[in-house]
Amino acid sequence: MYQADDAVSVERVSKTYEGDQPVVALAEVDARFRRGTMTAVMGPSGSGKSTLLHCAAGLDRPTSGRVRIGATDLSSLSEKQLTRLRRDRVGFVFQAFNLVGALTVEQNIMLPSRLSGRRPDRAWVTEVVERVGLGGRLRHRPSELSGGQQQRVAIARALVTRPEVIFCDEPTGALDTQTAAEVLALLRSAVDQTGQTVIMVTHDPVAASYADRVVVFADGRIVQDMPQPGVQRIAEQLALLGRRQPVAAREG
Ligand SMILES: Nc1ncnc2c1ncn2[C@@H]1O[C@H](COP(=O)(O)OP(=O)(O)OP(=O)(O)O)[C@@H](O)[C@H]1O
Repeated sequence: MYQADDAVSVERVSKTYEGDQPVVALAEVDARFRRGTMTAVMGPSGSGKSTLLHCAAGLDRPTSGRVRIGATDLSSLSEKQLTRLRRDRVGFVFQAFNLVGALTVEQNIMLPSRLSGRRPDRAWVTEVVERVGLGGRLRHRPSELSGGQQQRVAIARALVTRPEVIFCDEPTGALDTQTAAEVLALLRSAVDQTGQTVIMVTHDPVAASYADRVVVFADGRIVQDMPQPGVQRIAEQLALLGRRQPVAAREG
């Protein structure tokens, strides 16, 4: 059941990729993500993390079950309404940055506002640009920036429309340790200072330790749900999962 402090909720969500050999990527997953919290989603390769992120963000539709962003049931929306919801209420940060190469840093940051036809709040834009430390680079193009700077542009772009939820898929995957720490601190500040909700897929226990909660997937299900477990416990849980042999391998 939906509760008022849920930023995102998924109820009995399943996703099967059809084909010659159908793949059950998510099997009746239930999860709630409270407003103003940061959750790390972890688990072995192929366990369903990205599929969950895509379904929860309205980038893909589940085969069955219900996804809500706030009180909005995504299954009740047309494609057009879903596009608008993604633009207005959700932000995205991906490993590959996904910036538009032909646009300047400033134009990239302002793109979501331009697309939604809303006049950006100048004071807020200035604050976001300051927070990500890119004030001196607004006229540069993404190719003229380091990886960490490009990811900071992507985060500024995700913050500028003040989305309720920011979905991140391996946001630090392409970054060195120091730059990753800066990017994670920025995401953390979106939660602590602006009350936004962050849901982040990551393989990195250190990145996950910035979260308020870590959920671990295996075989399309949540197998662990840990409040602030710390790097050590996260690493231990992942190692335990890693040692589990796939069924086929055990039989063979
Ligand atoms: N478009 C697709 N068509 C068919 N199968 C898919 C498709 N996308 C994902 N899958 C399968 O669904 C399962 C879950 O994939 P998903 O990408 O969600 O896993 P993941 O946990 O994010 O993995 P990784 O950590 O490697 O990114 C995998 O078995 C994958 O092969």
